[in-house]
Amino acid sequence: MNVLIIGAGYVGTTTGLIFAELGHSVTVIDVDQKKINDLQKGILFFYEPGLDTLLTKHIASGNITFEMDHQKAIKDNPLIFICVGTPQNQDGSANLDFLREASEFIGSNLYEYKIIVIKSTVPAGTSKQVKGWIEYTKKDPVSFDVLSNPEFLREGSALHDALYPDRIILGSENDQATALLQELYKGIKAPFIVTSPSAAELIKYTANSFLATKISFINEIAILCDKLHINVQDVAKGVGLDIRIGPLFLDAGIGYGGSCFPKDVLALIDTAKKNNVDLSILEKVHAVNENQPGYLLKKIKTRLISLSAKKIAVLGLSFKAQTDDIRQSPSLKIIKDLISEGAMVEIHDPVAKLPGDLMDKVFQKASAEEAMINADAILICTDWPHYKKIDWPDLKNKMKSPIVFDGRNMLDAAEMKSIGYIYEGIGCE
Ligand SMILES: NC(=O)C1=CN([C@@H]2O[C@H](COP(=O)(O)OP(=O)(O)OC[C@H]3O[C@@H](n4cnc5c(N)ncnc54)[C@H](O)[C@@H]3O)[C@@H](O)[C@H]2O)C=CC1
Ligand SMILES: O=C(O)[C@H]1O[C@H](OP(=O)(O)OP(=O)(O)OC[C@H]2O[C@@H](n3ccc(=O)[nH]c3=O)[C@H](O)[C@@H]2O)[C@H](O)[C@@H](O)[C@@H]1O
Repeated sequence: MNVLIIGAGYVGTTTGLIFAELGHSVTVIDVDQKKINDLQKGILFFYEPGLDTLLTKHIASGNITFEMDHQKAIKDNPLIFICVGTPQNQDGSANLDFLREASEFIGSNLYEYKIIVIKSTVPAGTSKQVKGWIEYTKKDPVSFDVLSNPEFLREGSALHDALYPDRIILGSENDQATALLQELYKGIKAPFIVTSPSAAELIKYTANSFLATKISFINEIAILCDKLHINVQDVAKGVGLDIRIGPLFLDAGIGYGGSCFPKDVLALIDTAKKNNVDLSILEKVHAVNENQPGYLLKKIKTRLISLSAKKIAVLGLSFKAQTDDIRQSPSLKIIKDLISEGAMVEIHDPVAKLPGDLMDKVFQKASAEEAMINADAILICTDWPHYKKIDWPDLKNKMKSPIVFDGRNMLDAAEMKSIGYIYEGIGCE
């Protein structure tokens, strides 16, 4: 099948490569010339385990090409996936400017029937808006269908998630288009749920918001655990074994970040407000998450009294392990607060890089061990597995004071204490 992907970002590139792996002929376009140039050379602009190998493989197989000729790409492909970004507006609503631009471009180049599939995360009802934008810009009286096919992959395990999804959700009102999409995904074994486009759109936001709710919920329980001297991990394990609850997304820490949970929670709240519905639980989920990095900072200040001129080693910059994505990373919030309290911050991350506004204020070290030398305290912000393997007994003697604040509860508290560290996690002493 010939497929066009609009938007060579995280989702567009991964989706394109998955379709290439399934044997389809994929064209990917983007407005960003540099991204396309790099991708043509097999260079991925983000870190994602396994994706670079697939990129090399399918550039060689000819199953995927990256192009700048957008008009030709629309003309040549009957099936078009829109994967552009839908960032957050200042008021929390989803910004659909890129989506509108892409839709109008499709409309103004529509001369025969096409199926347009929205993969970007968009508020319920957006597929109707896309239909309107295309209808308004098209010059010929040709028909087209707009479907919704939200994406559920996670950064860091994108390849696995896209190849082995828990489900494929398709919002479609046209049986022929549905059959075509079923054929497209034929190689993937997963329940294929067909529903209305609006329901598909709402499923995506509800899923992300529910997962965010689990995290904020366990984070509040963790604060209670601190007061009661109970380990939140024991609580999460006992609770998660109930199959109605499940063990995942119950890791307490410094809060959720990334390019999706924070913006999607706010966008769903916005949709509800516009429909005079009060999503009070979700508002609290957001508020708890906003406070969570501050909770760790409070612990640090209680222990160190003053942060002025103290050297703090921050381990981890990305919003989670296995990615170099620092969008809305709780680590960044904490680093900025540490600096404003007068601390000297040295950081380490195996792949993520400091953003421009922090480059002259923070030192990025090549190894975690280097950042930790002479530190007054260590702060773990991202659960990179490597941090478990640090020679903690050896490093204890190289620090000014052996204090570890574990914002991801990734180290063994008892073991760290037996080595001689003062150790504090989140709900995990
Ligand atoms: N990043 C993730 O893990 C996931 C993201 N999503 C959703 O997928 C969508 C895309 O997310 P990302 O890939 O992370 O965004 P991104 O920002 O990495 O990529 C979007 C790409 O679209 C391009 N673009 C913008 N307007 C365009 C146009 N008119 N024509 C051609 N290209 C255009 C941009 O240059 C950019 O390269 C968002 O709605 C997001 O919420 C869904 C699931 C997972
Ligand atoms: O819409 C999206 O973009 C994606 O958003 C999330 O994926 P992602 O943001 O890549 O990462 P997650 O693994 O979900 O983690 C999100 C944040 O929650 C935090 N988290 C996760 C799990 C947990 O138990 N505790 C916790 O604090 C992570 O550290 C991270 O900061 C969803 O898991 C995907 O299904 C969805 O497709």
